[in-house]
Amino acid sequence: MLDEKIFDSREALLAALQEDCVAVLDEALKERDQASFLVSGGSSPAPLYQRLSQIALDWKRIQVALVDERWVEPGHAKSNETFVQKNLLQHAAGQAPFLGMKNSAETAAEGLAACEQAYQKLAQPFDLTILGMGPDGHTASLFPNAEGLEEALTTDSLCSAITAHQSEVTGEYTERMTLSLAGIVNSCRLVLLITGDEKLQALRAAQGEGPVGDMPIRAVLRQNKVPVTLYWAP
Ligand SMILES: O=C1O[C@H](COP(=O)(O)O)[C@@H](O)[C@H](O)[C@H]1O
Repeated sequence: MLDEKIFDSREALLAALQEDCVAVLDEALKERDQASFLVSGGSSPAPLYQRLSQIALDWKRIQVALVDERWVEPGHAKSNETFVQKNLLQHAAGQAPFLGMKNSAETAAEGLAACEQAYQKLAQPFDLTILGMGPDGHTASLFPNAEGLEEALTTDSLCSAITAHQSEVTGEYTERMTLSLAGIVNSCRLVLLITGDEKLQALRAAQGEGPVGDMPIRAVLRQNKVPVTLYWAP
């Protein structure tokens, strides 16, 4: 179930996606006291978050929470929490209550129970979830053939601990916390935000046949519980 919104430019994509996010969150606030907005890290969503941060929504009633996190302290250069604080939780959106994933536990596996308990308290189903995708077909922190992937794809819990294989190129952090597949599809709306030809080609490959373990985005594309909207620009 993939509805595709293809744009000529990133500017056009951002304008449309900003408008759609505002409409979804506004509508959610009309229906209940608290809305929930689940956000990914990475680099792609920074301009979207910067734009949204300036919009006069009733942010005090919008719970912002992470889709995934590296098991690093807030303030670390690779922390998604810090990325969201710097790009989204500023200006008008600075009033939004925020829930991160990193806690004081030594490892993501040890921190899982506390993270799950905190996420269960968010307004559910989540009103809007922004997903990204890497060229390897990972989404959230569901990395190809990662330790913990099978559990993350099959558990009923919202969160899962993952050990991604360390990238020799980037020296990426291996310990991560992520929404599980059940957590991702526990959303009213799923947005998949990707840019560039390399990622579009990866998405087309993911839409073909093949194991979910090789390209975990397939688990999101193949489920039929929640519609997914692709926003893509070169
Ligand atoms: O590692 C991550 O990567 C994905 C994709 O990031 P991008 O910079 O290529 O858009 C992101 O969605 C995820 O939250 C992040 O932890």
